[in-house]
Amino acid sequence: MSLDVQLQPLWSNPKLFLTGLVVLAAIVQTLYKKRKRASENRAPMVSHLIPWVGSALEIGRNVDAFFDRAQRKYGDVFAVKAFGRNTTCVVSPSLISEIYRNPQKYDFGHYRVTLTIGCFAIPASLMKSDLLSKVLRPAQHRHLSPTGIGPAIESHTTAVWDLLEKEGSRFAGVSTPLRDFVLPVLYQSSAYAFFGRSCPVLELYQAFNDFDSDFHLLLTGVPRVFLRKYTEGLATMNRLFEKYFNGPHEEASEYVLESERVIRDQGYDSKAVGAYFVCFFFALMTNARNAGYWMIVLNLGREEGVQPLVDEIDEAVTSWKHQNPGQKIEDHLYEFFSTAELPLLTSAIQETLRYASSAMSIRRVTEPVEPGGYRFDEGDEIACMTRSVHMDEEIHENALEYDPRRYMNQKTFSKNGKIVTNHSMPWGGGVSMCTGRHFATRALKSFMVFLLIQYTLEIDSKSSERPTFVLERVGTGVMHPRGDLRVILHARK
Ligand code: HEM
Repeated sequence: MSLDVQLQPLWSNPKLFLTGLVVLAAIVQTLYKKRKRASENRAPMVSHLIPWVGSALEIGRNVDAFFDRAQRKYGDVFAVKAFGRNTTCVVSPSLISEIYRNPQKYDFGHYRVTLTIGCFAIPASLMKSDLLSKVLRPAQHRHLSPTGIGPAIESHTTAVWDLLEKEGSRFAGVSTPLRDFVLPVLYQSSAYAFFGRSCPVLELYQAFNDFDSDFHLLLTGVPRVFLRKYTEGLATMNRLFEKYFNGPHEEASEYVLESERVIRDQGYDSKAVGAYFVCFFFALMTNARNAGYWMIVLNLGREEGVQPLVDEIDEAVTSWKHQNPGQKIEDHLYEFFSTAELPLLTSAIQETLRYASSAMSIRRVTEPVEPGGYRFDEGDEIACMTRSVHMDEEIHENALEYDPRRYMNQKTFSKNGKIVTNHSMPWGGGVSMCTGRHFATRALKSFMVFLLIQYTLEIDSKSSERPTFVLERVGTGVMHPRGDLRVILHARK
């Protein structure tokens, strides 16, 4: 082909012109189809009036009502805009279960690494290494499993009893904000259980609270420069944990000592070990202590108060004393607590977690999928909203009501005539399910048992103050309380 021909305009050659037109039309059609496909079949966005703010204000006003309305209007999959961020939410138990069961298609590993590196100061090389996935995580699962958790629970048990005795006598007889009494006891006993008595719990307390109070803002994408409490809290916790690992700490749990050895063997120093455990410390503390707090508030708020729980525990004590004549419970705390039959308390713990938790499991799609008939492409994010299942009236009758006997009276739950096995998911699920759940349930149990053995507890009738959920933290675990409840404790004879 000569250079002359190439330079002639296309329309001077009708055949070439027609071919060009056909090719162009094909390209335009392909692009159009691609674009149409991209917007077609996507999960619907919940309508909102203010562009960037989206549904944030409505969620803040009443999160449960918002998700209930959205599910009725849009179905089991919908996108929500809040403060410029779009989150695609899945709210049905069957779809959530499908997502949890398919970690290859719905990946969590990527999010775990990004989140941990983004929020804590763990070296990226450690977070991305095989050491984490092949050694440290399996060790965590082993030590926190029902068979591995015994030693940590045993030290927790003793610490709870001692702290309740000490703190309770400080507050006995006077009107006390429940938070001042409950949160430090649950916090300190959990810290001692894993890190031993040389853990600088009191110095860490404020730093942890500061970090914790900003954490949800960090997750919503607020830049660190605006989160002074988070930044300073993290820096203090890192410094204190580095010092702790530089000093004597032989009485730490086997889980902590083994993980420390493994990390150091790879050449990491106390700073890196400390940063690794700041992350664990956060998981250990952020949910369980608030669950203990709500457990008391929600039971005291009922007409019968905590009396049914007291009766059940007293009966267990009487039965134990009958079987162990001349022995004192104080000398056999762990043995008593691990053998006592307490079905009401067990149900009340589960109900507290159903009622007061709002866990959101994030997954990243790795290949095109269509959960609920909607299209998701590689890289899309999905959030499994477990609270919507907890608050589903069809699954949980009178879902908005706290009923401590719910799981005692009802063993199976269903929807549309089908049994729902994942009716309660306070621990999330699948590959990211809370590793600390066995410790947490036992710790809550021993706390309530020993509290109600040692004290009577009543609401201060002179105070009308009542706590509410901090709704801005929705999706981050057990709700934090705003406001408080004043109580009066008396030592039991
Ligand atoms: C009532 C108390 C607790 C609740 C409701 C709770 C809930 C959760 C939830 C919802 C997740 C994320 C699940 C997901 O993304 O699907 C999680 C993760 C985790 N929790 Fe808990 N948790 C509690 C107590 C604890 C305690 C006491 C510990 C430590 C002993 C702990 C250790 C962890 C760890 C290490 C993870 C990360 C798991 C992973 O990355 O795979 N949690 N927890």
